[in-house]
Amino acid sequence: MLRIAIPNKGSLSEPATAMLHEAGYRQRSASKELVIVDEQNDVEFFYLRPRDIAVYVGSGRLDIGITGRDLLLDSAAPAQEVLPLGFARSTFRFAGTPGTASTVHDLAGMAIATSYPGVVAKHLAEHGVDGCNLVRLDGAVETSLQLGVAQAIADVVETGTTLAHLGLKVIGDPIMESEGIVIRPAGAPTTNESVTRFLRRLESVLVARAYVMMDYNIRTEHVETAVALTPGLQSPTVSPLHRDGWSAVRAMVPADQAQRIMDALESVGAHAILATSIHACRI
Ligand SMILES: Nc1ncnc2c1ncn2[C@@H]1O[C@H](COP(=O)(O)OP(=O)(O)OP(=O)(O)O)[C@@H](O)[C@H]1O
Ligand SMILES: O=P(O)(O)OC[C@H]1O[C@H](OP(=O)(O)OP(=O)(O)O)[C@H](O)[C@@H]1O
Ligand SMILES: [Mg+2]
Repeated sequence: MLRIAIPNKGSLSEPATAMLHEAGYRQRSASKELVIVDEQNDVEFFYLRPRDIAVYVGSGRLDIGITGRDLLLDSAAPAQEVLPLGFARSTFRFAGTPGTASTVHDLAGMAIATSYPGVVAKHLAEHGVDGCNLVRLDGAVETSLQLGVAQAIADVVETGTTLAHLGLKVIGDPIMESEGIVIRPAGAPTTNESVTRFLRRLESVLVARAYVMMDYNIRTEHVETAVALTPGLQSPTVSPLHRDGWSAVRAMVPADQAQRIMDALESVGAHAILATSIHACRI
């Protein structure tokens, strides 16, 4: 039975559970359920603290985990990213009160508060910045400046709202970009059949979310111009309409381009243009 770690709290938890549900896996019905078995799919799910997941997977006790890229790096656990999932996207950045510093090099010798000391220490070492004192805090790291325990912070920034509320400014370039990811133990074989099936299901959810199915009718002499706008993944399906001289075209298009493509299709003479969401797929 495949053993999979899922975040039980925080920004990763709800989107990870939603994605697994969409991929056809049973998920827990109450937040107090810490372990559940999905008999039909031969999978056991362990709901763990996001920060602990890389540790369990790195130890080889669990086959697969969903966590954040920043948490994986911070843990330094022997686990590897195998699939990016596109949710819980964030950047990880230095920040401080205006005038504190403008580049990472200006931070040398300062006290820096963070919940991710592993990520920060690695970044400072890579940039040759010495003498920093990393103050490890669990959360609400931004407040540490006002309370005087640090001169700068390194924290997750998504919309920037938290920094703006406190009048803080980012310092230097982003330390890293993060999102939810699937991890496996480092060096785990890539040929495990149940792991491959799990990953295929999640990849299919990503494709189903990223594309819509587009259908339209067009005069046959304009088909070549139209299919150039909707080339599909392999090739569009073109079938004759009952009405002479007309064709029906069907192709997958990126969901975020759908309206732009519909405008372009209309301008080359397409009619009855429909965009339909994809419930599930295997590409
Ligand atoms: N505001 C946010 N937007 C997007 N992703 C975030 C945000 N805050 C944290 N994350 C991501 O969530 C993961 C950390 O999860 P964790 O549960 O430890 O913290 P959290 O989501 O901030 O929850 P909490 O602070 O309530 O415990 C990291 O991958 C981090 O990049
Ligand atoms: O750029 P923003 O959109 O404002 O998001 C970033 C904030 O979100 C997270 O905090 P969270 O609410 O999880 O609280 P925490 O600091 O206790 O983790 C993170 O630690 C930042 O503080
Ligand atoms: Mg948080």
